[in-house]
Amino acid sequence: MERPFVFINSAMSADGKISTKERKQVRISGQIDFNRMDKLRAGSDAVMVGIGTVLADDPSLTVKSAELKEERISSGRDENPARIIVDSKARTPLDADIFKKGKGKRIIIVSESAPADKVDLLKEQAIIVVAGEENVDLKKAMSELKNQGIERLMIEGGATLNWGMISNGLVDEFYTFVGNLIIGGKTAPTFTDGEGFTEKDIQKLELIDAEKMEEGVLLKWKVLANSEK
Ligand SMILES: NC(=O)C1=CN([C@@H]2O[C@H](COP(=O)(O)OP(=O)(O)OC[C@H]3O[C@@H](n4cnc5c(N)ncnc54)[C@H](OP(=O)(O)O)[C@@H]3O)[C@@H](O)[C@H]2O)C=CC1
Ligand SMILES: Nc1nc(O)c(N)c(N[C@@H]2O[C@H](COP(=O)(O)O)[C@@H](O)[C@H]2O)n1
Repeated sequence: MERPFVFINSAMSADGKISTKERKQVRISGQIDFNRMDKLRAGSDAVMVGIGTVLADDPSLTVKSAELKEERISSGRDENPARIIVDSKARTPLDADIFKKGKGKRIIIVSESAPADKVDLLKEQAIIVVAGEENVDLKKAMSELKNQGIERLMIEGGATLNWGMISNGLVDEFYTFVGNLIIGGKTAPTFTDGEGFTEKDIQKLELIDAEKMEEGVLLKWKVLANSEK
């Protein structure tokens, strides 16, 4: 199957949580890491999140640096990468910040089970991709994004989407900023939630780089394919 190069970027606490039990956005990293994240966005064709993150954080997913936006425009690209939401039931609010802020393409990936009237309303603001029957079929979705010219895809969470992408073998690399805090809580989201692997299927990684940054550490991982394990 042909798909884009896919990487996840995330910030987690020292105990692996990406948010608190209230599931609201929490500041884990500092400005240096946010600037690094902005560069990753600017260098991507698209940035993708799950509907859970849209409902919890309402991110805009825009490129923040004027210089980086200018660079994109002068190389013939939109100011922002395409912004994509994985949303089986078309629950994306019509007034989400993704629609209100910044220029560029928006793509909502829904399943066949999404209510047609809500899909019609979303069509006024976004390109709709249908992949899967009940829930979004991420493999089909990746192939469709590749067909739409997306070569480099950045995933910005959350926990359930990260699991869906990794467990389906759809991630090449991921970068985690590990911050100097403990969040705790068995219901607080971790970097990958979902069902979890059994021992025989555990996903193996290769450490590409580890760099001390601000009060934490930035880890870069390659996700090993079956043939490399
Ligand atoms: N620190 C960080 O770097 C970040 C932290 N976060 C935090 O993460 C939390 C949100 O994570 P979470 O609640 O897990 O939500 P996600 O953003 O991971 O969205 C999950 C939802 O995506 C939809 N979905 C559709 N198809 C699939 C599929 N095949 N696989 C997986 N998901 C699918 C499902 O909803 P449906 O069935 O309706 O389609 C699912 O519930 C928030 O607390 C947020 O603050 C988020 C991003 C970054
Ligand atoms: N890199 C990083 N560090 C943190 O400390 C964070 N809390 C996050 N969260 C992510 O940033 C998104 C915000 O995007 P916008 O500024 O609205 O464009 C948010 O949704 C999380 O994905 N990231």
